[in-house]
Amino acid sequence: MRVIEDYHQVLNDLNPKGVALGNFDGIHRGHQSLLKILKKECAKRNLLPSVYTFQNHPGTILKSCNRSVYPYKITPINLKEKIMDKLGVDLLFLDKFTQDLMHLSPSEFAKKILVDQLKAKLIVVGEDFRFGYQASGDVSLLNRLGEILGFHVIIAPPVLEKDVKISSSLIRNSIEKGDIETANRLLGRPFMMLNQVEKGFGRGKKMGFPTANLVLEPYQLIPAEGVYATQVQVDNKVYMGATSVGKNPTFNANEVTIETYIIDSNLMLYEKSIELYFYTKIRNQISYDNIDALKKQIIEDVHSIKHYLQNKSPMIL
Ligand SMILES: Cc1cc2nc3c(=O)[nH]c(=O)nc-3n(C[C@H](O)[C@H](O)[C@H](O)COP(=O)(O)O)c2cc1C
Ligand SMILES: Nc1ncnc2c1ncn2[C@@H]1O[C@H](COP(=O)(O)OP(=O)(O)OP(=O)(O)O)[C@@H](O)[C@H]1O
Repeated sequence: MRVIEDYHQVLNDLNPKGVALGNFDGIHRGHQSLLKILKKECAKRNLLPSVYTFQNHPGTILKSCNRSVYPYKITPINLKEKIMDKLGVDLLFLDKFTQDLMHLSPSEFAKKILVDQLKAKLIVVGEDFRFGYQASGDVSLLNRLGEILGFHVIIAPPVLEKDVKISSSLIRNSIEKGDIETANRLLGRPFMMLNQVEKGFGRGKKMGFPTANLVLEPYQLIPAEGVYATQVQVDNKVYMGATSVGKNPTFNANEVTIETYIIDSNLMLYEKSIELYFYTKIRNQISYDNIDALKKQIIEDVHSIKHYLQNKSPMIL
């Protein structure tokens, strides 16, 4: 898959494209179904299956920049690239959402971005897709613009779960509550993180449970504080993990860290990237009076996580 961040990189690319439009945070079952339609229709028409999305969330440019406008990301860019690639997308255009772009009317967006830059012959979107200045364009306008500008529009039917449309915001809420089972059902795969490992304080090692501490991306979504059963992929191998998300209250730390004890193994992971797949939250964080009590609890955690994961076949990307 080719990833581009600047339209100059496609200016000389005359390949006609089929383009899916949207934010695609999480790449959940709704997004996956839309991308499947994109691939199938592109194959029929001999078009390059492509996705147009933004590298920065539109909320970064809009004035009222609060959490609901600028949500934390289920899939930061590096993870989005990996998943899109696995799903068979050929070209991923990570455009910058700027003041200039924000002020394009729907017809200017269709002409300048979709036709002139991307050479789009097919557009695939969901039925509630909006585009152009102040989200003033909808799918019926997109259809009319397609007739004038020479592209076909396909509306992907909504994917529902118990009569509710699957959406990134529903998944974000579940992860923030620690309800990983619901998030995973809506995602169609385990909620995952792909991050580098950094050095912690070395306390885990002293306790006999060394942990891989993640370097978090800005605005990366973090699950509710607690202890989770996870699987870890490093160098194409899969391990069971006991992951702690929280402020390590026993040690009065004040920053949330995500750290994983990779069960029954002893790996050197500093500066490597690991993939962490979340399955279930087993308990809340507890502030212990002494380290022995915490150690005893972690031994129990490892035991129950092994039991929980024993029949889970790895769902690794
Ligand atoms: C499975 C697991 C469960 C944990 N549970 C708690 C907990 O309940 N309370 C707590 O204060 N720290 C908990 N921790 C975090 C430890 O305090 C942390 O791993 C230790 O401080 C090591 O930090 P370091 O990697 O920065 O050295 C847990 C860690 C693991 C691996
Ligand atoms: N459940 C779904 N079924 C089918 N298509 C969907 C579904 N959810 C989103 N889409 C479509 O996928 C594309 C990307 O979706 P986008 O990420 O912009 O919205 P979303 O998933 O509804 O997220 P949010 O909850 O943040 O609004 C859009 O064209 C959108 O209409």
